[in-house]
Amino acid sequence: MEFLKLLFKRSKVFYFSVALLSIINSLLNIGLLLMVNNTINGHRITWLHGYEWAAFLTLVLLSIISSCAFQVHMIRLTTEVNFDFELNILRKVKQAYYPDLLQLGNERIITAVNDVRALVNLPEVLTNAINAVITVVCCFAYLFYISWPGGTLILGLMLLLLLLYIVRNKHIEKDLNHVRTLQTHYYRFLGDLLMGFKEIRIDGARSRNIYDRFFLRNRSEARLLSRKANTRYMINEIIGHYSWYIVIGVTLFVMPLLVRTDVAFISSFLVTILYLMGPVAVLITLIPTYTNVRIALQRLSEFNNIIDSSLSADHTQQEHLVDTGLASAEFESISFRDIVYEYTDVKHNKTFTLGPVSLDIHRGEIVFIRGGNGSGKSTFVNILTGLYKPASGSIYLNGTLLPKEQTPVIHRLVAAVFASPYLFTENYNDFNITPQNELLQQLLLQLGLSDKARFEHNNINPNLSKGQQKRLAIIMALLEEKPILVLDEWAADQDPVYRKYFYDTLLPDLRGKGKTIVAITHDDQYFYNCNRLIRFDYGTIKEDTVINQVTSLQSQPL
Ligand SMILES: Nc1ncnc2c1ncn2[C@@H]1O[C@H](COP(=O)(O)OP(=O)(O)OP(=O)(O)O)[C@@H](O)[C@H]1O
Repeated sequence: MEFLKLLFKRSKVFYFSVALLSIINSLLNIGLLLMVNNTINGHRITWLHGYEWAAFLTLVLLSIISSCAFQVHMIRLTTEVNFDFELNILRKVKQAYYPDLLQLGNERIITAVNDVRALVNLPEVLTNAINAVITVVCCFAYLFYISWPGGTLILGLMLLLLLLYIVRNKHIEKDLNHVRTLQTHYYRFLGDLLMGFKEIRIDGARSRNIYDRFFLRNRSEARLLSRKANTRYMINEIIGHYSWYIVIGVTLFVMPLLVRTDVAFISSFLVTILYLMGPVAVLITLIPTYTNVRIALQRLSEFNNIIDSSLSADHTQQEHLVDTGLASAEFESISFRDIVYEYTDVKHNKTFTLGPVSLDIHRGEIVFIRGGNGSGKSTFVNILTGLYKPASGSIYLNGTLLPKEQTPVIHRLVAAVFASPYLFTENYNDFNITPQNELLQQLLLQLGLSDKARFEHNNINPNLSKGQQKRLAIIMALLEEKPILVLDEWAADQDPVYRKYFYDTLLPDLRGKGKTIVAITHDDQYFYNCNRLIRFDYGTIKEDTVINQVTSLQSQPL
């Protein structure tokens, strides 16, 4: 029903075209039934003056034309709706609040994208269903026209058989829903297999377990359920098929006892029932497809509800900010006051609280952050980069309070290289990656990647070692030309030469050019290079030490 509403929203002529198709097909069906039965019974339709064949041909032609036109209209409409659904999912995912996205999980997003695909069957389902329903309605109208007790008997019998079918179908729907949940888990395991391939390949137990206990169990359950559901469909179909013999038997043997006995009457009923067989079979075979479409729509609506509640929960990462001056002002300082962020692990009843954290970071400073594992460094970096929104506390930009809805301004100030950075396969930033870009060439040279990183056809897809990948990631972050650079254990994968180059040359150079650097690091032998050293412990700042005073800066861009 939701989808019909959606189709109507997209096409104002949708119901009109349904009505037109229905009228033409009704006329065709009634005309055909009258012609066949009157011919069998030796009556002529007097007002057609012997031109029954021409009337029949005209109705058939009109029906073909209207069905084709409706089908074309439906295909256009559903492809547009599919396009909207697909892009809507991607748009929402792109805007989602990072912690909500983590909770949602990749596999649910992939399932949602796949569910959209199930909607391609909709034009076929709708057109066939409309045609079949019209024929069924016309046939029963005709049966009631001949004899209402006879019509009631046949209708009652068929409704009873249909009820049986619907009850069975409900169970199948439940099984199919479960098959889809299994599919979601299957994608999660598949992700583990592909992303953790190396770890799985070198460990026999893990490799055996992921296959035996997860893939095999999951697929076996899916196989059993699919088999059960398909068998039930098949049995339903067979029951449906043989039900016609019951209906024909009742017409032949019960009807004469209860209603009328004349041959013309019984033959009219029989012809109409035979005429009903095709459309009813169509409706029955459409039920699985319809069920799939309905389940897909239901799951899409569930997915939309989850992601919409995330977007509306005041987390929206707005892209089009009202420029209050903060976004365009030159960066001077960012201050955090009593910032608190809390993770709640409902399943294990555990929480981790960061804060309250108060901290000022000024332009041209190199701030090193250190602390034990799990002390809250990365959580703070997620707040600094605007990925997490604090539960309480305030952020000030250049001394001015940053309103909550303006938090995404931070994205315009901060470029980051996370602990496991992702190198994109396309140049989504539209960076100038040609040899004419002097900054890029200079950075590639300084970081030893001139003859390593290849930029081909706008496609950044180098075959690099982990350390080299991180070097390329910092180059990409610098090409963003944002005033603050955040680095999460960047040097951890570098050899001693590049580590030294990073701390002793690159960071001071960047500072000299006005960059502000916030780096999580455990390399205490290079701590002398920072301006401030901050130590996190149990989610709070335990130490904030000035190591070097900030000297005057050149204000040239990087
Ligand atoms: N998504 C999450 N959900 C729940 N708890 C989390 C989540 N991410 C981190 N935590 C918890 O928050 C605490 C701080 O994690 P965080 O990643 O900030 O530590 P860290 O100081 O960066 O540690 P490391 O040096 O190991 O990277 C940890 O106890 C961690 O278990």
